[in-house]
Amino acid sequence: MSPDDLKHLVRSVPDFPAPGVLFRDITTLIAHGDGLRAAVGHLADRARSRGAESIAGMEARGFIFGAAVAIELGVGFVPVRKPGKLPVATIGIDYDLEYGTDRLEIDPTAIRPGQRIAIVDDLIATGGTALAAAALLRRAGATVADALFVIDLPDLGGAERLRAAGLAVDALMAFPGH
Ligand SMILES: O=P(O)(O)OC[C@H]1O[C@H](OP(=O)(O)OP(=O)(O)O)[C@H](O)[C@@H]1O
Ligand SMILES: Nc1ncnc2[nH]cnc12
Repeated sequence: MSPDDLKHLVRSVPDFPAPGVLFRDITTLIAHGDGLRAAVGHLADRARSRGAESIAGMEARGFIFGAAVAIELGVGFVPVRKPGKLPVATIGIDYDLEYGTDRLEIDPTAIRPGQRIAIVDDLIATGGTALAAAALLRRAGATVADALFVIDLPDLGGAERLRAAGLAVDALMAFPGH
């Protein structure tokens, strides 16, 4: 399936999780076997061409695509977790969301110094999550040059913010006007 076909598998839900937010829901895409496989395949092609040596994915929706891409490439996966989930000493960072604030944590020992890690997530909106993840991974010694998404909401400016932070950004589809 082409990225254009995949776009039809994304469900749009108004006023979730807060009034005024148009939620782009991947539940319908990942329930579709061919759709899920195609989305992972397109992301993996792009990660491979960027020379990714490891994949980092953000809890929770980033785990679905990130881990699948890592398996496809035969590389490891770094879980970027919500707070209090990892059983070891972590490094963490607070960040703003389209609809609130949150915190991310990683186990810095999951990363080799200089390792080229690509970030994979389902969606980029303001870019706060991906910027926070990139900052954390870089603090742990990774080289973070690439961020790959299924969905870009360009009007929220996240991809531009990431590019300004030195990341190459790619997404399978965009919803202008979000
Ligand atoms: O570009 P941003 O404005 O930072 O928004 C994008 C992030 O928001 C969503 O995750 P959310 O924090 O809702 O968590 P979830 O995956 O657990 O649903 C989405 O999966 C991205 O990680
Ligand atoms: N509009 C949106 N739809 C789905 N996930 C999101 N994460 C942040 N903004 C979102």
